[in-house]
Amino acid sequence: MAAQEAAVDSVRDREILVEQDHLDQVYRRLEEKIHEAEFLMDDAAKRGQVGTPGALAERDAQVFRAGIHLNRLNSEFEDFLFGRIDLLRGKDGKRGPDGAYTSVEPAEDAVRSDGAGQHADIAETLHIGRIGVLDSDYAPLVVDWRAPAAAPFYRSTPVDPGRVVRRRVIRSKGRRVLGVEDDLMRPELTARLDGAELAVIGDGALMAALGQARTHTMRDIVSSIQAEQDLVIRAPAASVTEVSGGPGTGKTAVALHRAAYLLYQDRRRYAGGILVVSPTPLLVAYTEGVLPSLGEEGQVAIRAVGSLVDGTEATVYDDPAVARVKGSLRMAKVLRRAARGALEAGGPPDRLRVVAFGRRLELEAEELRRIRHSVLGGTAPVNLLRPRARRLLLDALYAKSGAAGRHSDPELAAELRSSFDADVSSEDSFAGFLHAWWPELTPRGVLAAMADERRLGRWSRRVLNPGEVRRVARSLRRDGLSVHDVAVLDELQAILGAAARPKRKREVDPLDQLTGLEELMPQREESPRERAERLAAERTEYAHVIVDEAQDLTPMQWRMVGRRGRHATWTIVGDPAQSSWSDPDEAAEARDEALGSRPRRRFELTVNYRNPSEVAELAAGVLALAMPGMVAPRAVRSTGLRPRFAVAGDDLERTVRQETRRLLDEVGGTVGVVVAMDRRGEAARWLDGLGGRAVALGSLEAKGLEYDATVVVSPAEIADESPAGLRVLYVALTRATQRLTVVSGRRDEPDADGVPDLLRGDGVPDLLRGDGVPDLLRGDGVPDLPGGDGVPDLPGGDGVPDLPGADGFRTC
Ligand SMILES: Nc1ncnc2c1ncn2[C@@H]1O[C@H](COP(=O)(O)OP(=O)(O)OP(=O)(O)O)[C@@H](O)[C@H]1O
Repeated sequence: MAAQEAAVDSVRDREILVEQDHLDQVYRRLEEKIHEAEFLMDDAAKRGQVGTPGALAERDAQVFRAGIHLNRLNSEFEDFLFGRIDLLRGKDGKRGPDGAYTSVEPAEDAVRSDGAGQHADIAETLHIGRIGVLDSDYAPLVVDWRAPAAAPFYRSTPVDPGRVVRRRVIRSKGRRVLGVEDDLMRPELTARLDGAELAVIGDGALMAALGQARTHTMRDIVSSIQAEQDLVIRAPAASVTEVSGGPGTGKTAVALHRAAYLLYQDRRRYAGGILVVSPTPLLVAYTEGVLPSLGEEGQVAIRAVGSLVDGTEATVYDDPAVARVKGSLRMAKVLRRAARGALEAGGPPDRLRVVAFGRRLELEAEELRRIRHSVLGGTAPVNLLRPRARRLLLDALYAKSGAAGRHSDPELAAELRSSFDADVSSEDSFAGFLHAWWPELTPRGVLAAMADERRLGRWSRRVLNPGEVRRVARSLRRDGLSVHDVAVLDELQAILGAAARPKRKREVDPLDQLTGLEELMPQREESPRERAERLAAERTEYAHVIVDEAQDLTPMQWRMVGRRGRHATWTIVGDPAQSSWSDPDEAAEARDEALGSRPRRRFELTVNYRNPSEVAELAAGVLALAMPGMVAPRAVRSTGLRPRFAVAGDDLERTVRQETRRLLDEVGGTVGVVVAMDRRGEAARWLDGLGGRAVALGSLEAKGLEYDATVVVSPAEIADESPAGLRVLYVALTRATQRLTVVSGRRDEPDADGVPDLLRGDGVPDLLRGDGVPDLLRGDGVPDLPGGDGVPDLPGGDGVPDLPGADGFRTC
């Protein structure tokens, strides 16, 4: 046995050496290229001294290209080279520009059969890495993972191997190869490479990747992208690519890799920027390292939905009943009225008096009201109507002046009129009146005006009921914006129209002006990150919009995101089973409006890479309650560790602390403690002194995140928190990559084994995905929650009963 192991080890060592040789060769070539780039920069600097416009233009373009090149080469890629495929000869023998065979299928005579079985020779070996590197003869030393030639690395399966015989994942750190893991795609074949039989090491890279301890940042999955995921990542940039899939199926990972792929495919087209909309700042922080690790930074902005409007960073959540109003389309109607009504919120003057052509002229309240009414008749933005209001005021005053009929000659009449206008406009009393009567409105100003309950009641007549008015007005009186307020602000911005803002000046190098390249050239001292931040701040629209956790966008948020992608292509990933929004039909309507009639391409991901089957099974029981008939994704691995149940009795803090400590001892990475939103603050204190590996978070903040182990505290509290509470509980239960502990509080009614009522799961469904699953992302037919959550489904309008006291979360 020992001899056998030693033999395996020596084969492994030999194979590691083979890859080490290749990596050394790649680094030698990279060093040459870095020298080349540095030489180019140096040379370009010298050209700058020549001073003719032509030489300057050439200098600038050269510095630009060489700078980008150097930046990429100098980036510290932890595992720069990560894959290899050994392939049979291609069908038609044709090779592409990178020297690789282009055919996906093997040549007919690539495999020989005899009495001893099937045999073949490896005709081509390709190494796959984060960027492509050619040797000095332009042969590929490394193929960029996004290049067509790299696709078989991800697509090949034993069922449909194409030309791939062996697929190898190479693990390296810096310049050292640490290990290799192989998958055989044609196990029936005896293949030879340079006369020797092809070695096979390890039992697959995917399981190794999934078993690794988690940190507080997401890793890229570039070395183990699975075939169904690869199809999404490389899908042609159709107008709208929709991806649905349950928890842990890799939707977020796939969306980020797709951003990198699109940039690689068509950098010019996506120079307009890619926006990734994420539900929470925690998920932004968790995912923002992925694109830089793929060599992409400058063009992609990842923003939380509460930070989409410049200058806002909202993290506060409204009470569910308030959020439900602020997120719904009814709000758009209220805001249109509020924007117009706010013109009068400051108590505008009810009389205009001026002196013109030596006469006192006056407009009374009724005349002013009529003018305002006629100006507001259209749908144009309120701030942009001010010049029209001014003109109508002057018209009315002119009519009163008696000067109108003085000249029959049109030229003289026009002259008289313009001198009248100049006369009136130069009067301080007129300018002061206009300022008070038609003030320049800001979104925040209108929002502040809506905090007055009586006013809001007027503006929302027949749209919101009195209880809704009271709660929304009250929510607007606190300090700071809520996540839902941000979409409201954005809507107001669109209704009001941009107030004239001084343009931000950028310092321009006089040489750039000379060459006309100032738009092309980054500021020399600007880092890629600074550039990305500057572009994101300046940009209002994007070339591609990626929406993560799309099921959670409210109708108002869809309108906000839609404004940023009016001419964009889209990638939308989500799972209605995890939706915390209570009215999926209304959200679907708003989404359709944002996307317009663009053609759509739909994909579904079916395998859960995050949760072990023991955790997935427990969560599936809650899914059955939340959305009967919905099938959970198939978990790809099992740990043999069933979830643990602990009963807290009266001392929740002590039990949670104890269980967290236990999990910290059991896993090497992170532990997430998920509580009802109401308990966020106290839960953070419970973990004092346990170190940075353990974090507490509210149920809504758990979206998209994952931990080695999780403690889910009081399922009943989480489920009772909002109309979508069971779906939120489903999210909480699907965050663990290894171990899950459920702590029951008083409301959970645990049985003798400590299993809370909600998780006893009589209806645990079949974990395997069946056919006929409805299109998840469309959200069609998503059933409403079963009753019993105490929050009735309210239509808008007068006479609608008030909501029962929602003892849901308030965090402000
Ligand atoms: N092909 C893969 N190779 C290795 N790890 C993978 C692969 N696909 C997904 N994973 C891992 O599975 C986990 C879940 O991925 P991700 O967060 O993208 O899923 P999700 O579908 O967005 O989940 P949720 O809906 O719960 O937010 C992550 O740790 C991710 O790195």
